[in-house]
Amino acid sequence: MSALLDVDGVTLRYKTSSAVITATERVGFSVDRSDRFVLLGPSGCGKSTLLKAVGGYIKPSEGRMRINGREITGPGADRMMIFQEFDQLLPWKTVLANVMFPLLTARRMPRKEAEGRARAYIEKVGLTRVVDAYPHTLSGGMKQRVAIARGMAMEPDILLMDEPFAALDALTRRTCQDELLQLWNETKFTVLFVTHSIAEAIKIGNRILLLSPHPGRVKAEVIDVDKVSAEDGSAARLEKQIHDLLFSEPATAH
Ligand SMILES: Nc1ncnc2c1ncn2[C@@H]1O[C@H](COP(=O)(O)OP(=O)(O)OP(=O)(O)O)[C@@H](O)[C@H]1O
Repeated sequence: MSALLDVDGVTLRYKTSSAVITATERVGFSVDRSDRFVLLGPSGCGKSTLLKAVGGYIKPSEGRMRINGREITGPGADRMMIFQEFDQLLPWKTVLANVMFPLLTARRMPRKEAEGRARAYIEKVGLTRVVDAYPHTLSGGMKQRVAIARGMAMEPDILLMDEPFAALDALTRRTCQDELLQLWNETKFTVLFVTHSIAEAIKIGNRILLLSPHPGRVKAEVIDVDKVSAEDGSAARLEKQIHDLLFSEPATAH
């Protein structure tokens, strides 16, 4: 079976008026259906840039990216992005209208069907009681849940999550991570998740790609993360191993 997402030898550059900045260099990985695939690396290693490229917003200078065997040439409803910022919702629309919006515009779904689907996903993230509220009345964690419901309601092939919980307090962050895993258990969606937290990568991912500091290159891939557990201390051991891999030379495969 071929991979859902295939990233092959991808170099991403930004051209500013004074310089060319290489964000990632010849990065390759592939994501299978139902993977919780994490891109992990220090600040500035190009994780967000990679995610935006998969989203179709940045074109590679070299290499290629394919989803379902098709070359990625621009954004599409098969890939939905969820960002860190709390202001990604439309402030003049209610929770329900925010979740319905891309269903009506990108999917061109009839209003009644869009509303039914939006309500179902709002319920999945536990926000039915605020369905008619406006974003400014919600907490940061609730806004992120709405953004997740909106992304999931589109039923994309892959959810692209860029540090979605990084701006939350520690307790809310943990709750949101648990809820995301709970949702995954229910629907087995595919997610490409960016973080610079090793603990979060281990908690969320079943596979983790380690990227070197700027410019980002693949250091190693950690597989079978699901087998580690907090109880027997294997999660703590893996955390230490990943830390050593990320911050030591030379790169070794795990
Ligand atoms: N719009 C831009 N123009 C020029 N350079 C950029 C732009 N966006 C990012 N960069 C540079 O590209 C490199 C990778 O940035 P990117 O945001 O992808 O890293 P990151 O790993 O996601 O970092 P963080 O965890 O801090 O968000 C950095 O050196 C950054 O300064």
